[in-house]
Amino acid sequence: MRIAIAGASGRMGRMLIEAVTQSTDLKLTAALDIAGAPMLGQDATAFLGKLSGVLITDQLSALKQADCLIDFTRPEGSLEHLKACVTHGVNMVIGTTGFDDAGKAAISEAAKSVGIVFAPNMSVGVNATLKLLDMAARILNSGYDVEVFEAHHHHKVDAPSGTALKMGEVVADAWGKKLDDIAAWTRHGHTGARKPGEIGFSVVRGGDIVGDHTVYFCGVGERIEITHRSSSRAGYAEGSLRAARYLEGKKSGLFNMQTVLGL
Ligand SMILES: NC(=O)C1=CN([C@@H]2O[C@H](COP(=O)(O)OP(=O)(O)OC[C@H]3O[C@@H](n4cnc5c(N)ncnc54)[C@H](OP(=O)(O)O)[C@@H]3O)[C@@H](O)[C@H]2O)C=CC1
Ligand SMILES: O=C(O)C1=N[C@H](C(=O)O)C[C@H](O)C1
Repeated sequence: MRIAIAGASGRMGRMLIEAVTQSTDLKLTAALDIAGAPMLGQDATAFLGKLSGVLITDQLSALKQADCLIDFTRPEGSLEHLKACVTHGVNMVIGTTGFDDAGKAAISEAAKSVGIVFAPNMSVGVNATLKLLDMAARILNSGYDVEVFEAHHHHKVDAPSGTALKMGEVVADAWGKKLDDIAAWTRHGHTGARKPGEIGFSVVRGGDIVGDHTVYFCGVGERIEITHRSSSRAGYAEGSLRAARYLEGKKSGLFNMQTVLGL
């Protein structure tokens, strides 16, 4: 399968290029980056000490060379790439986080014309954790205060992380609620006592933390903590390649990683 990578010089872009290069069934055929990016015109695998013949470009027409685009950029970039994928009939794996409702609606609409896997976290471990959370939330559905904690590197621009939001949604769904109705996004000053049934969020940004997530179920006299920690971005890249393979031959449809992994 012919693969294009967007955000080719980003943290995930490079990890994905390395993973595609190491695979035997996928071929890197296009590498995109934003206009003005310093790496434009460079060979996409030069950072690995070898040449692929694929030059990093800001020309979205390069997508004609691909069957699937894997995109870890920013919402505005992913939405521009989405339009180009629809134009050229290219499937898409979207790992970017931080979309607003209009962005999510645009992805759903595009999935009528191309196949899309859209997930805030591509790692097998995180997706298994989401299943565990669903089970825990159904059992601990009263008398437990739920708090979602996440920590990431100092470059991260969106908060809470897409994964933390998904974790909150899984718990809210299990309780038959909408996350927006019960989330406590920030606390500062004289907040008053915690409201029963709310889901609190807290965020750390620092150094090179790849990605930690913990959901606390705090009862009286006990608490349960469900934690996932990433120590490398390799799991996100491997999951993305599984998603791209899942889309092979699909003409349309919106899928998540739970579906890709058969969870
Ligand atoms: N779903 C998952 O499993 C994971 C999701 N993510 C998400 O992926 C995204 C990228 O993360 P990360 O790789 O760390 O970020 P980086 O900032 O390292 O990389 C982003 C890349 O996208 C480029 N870019 C930025 N804006 C645009 C735009 N408007 N159009 C096209 N390209 C653009 C950047 O170029 P330049 O640097 O020149 O601005 C850079 O090459 C984030 O939203 C993050 O939350 C991250 C890890 C796992
Ligand atoms: O920006 C990151 O780095 C990550 N972003 C994703 C998110 O927002 O959940 C996934 C992972 O936690 C790393």
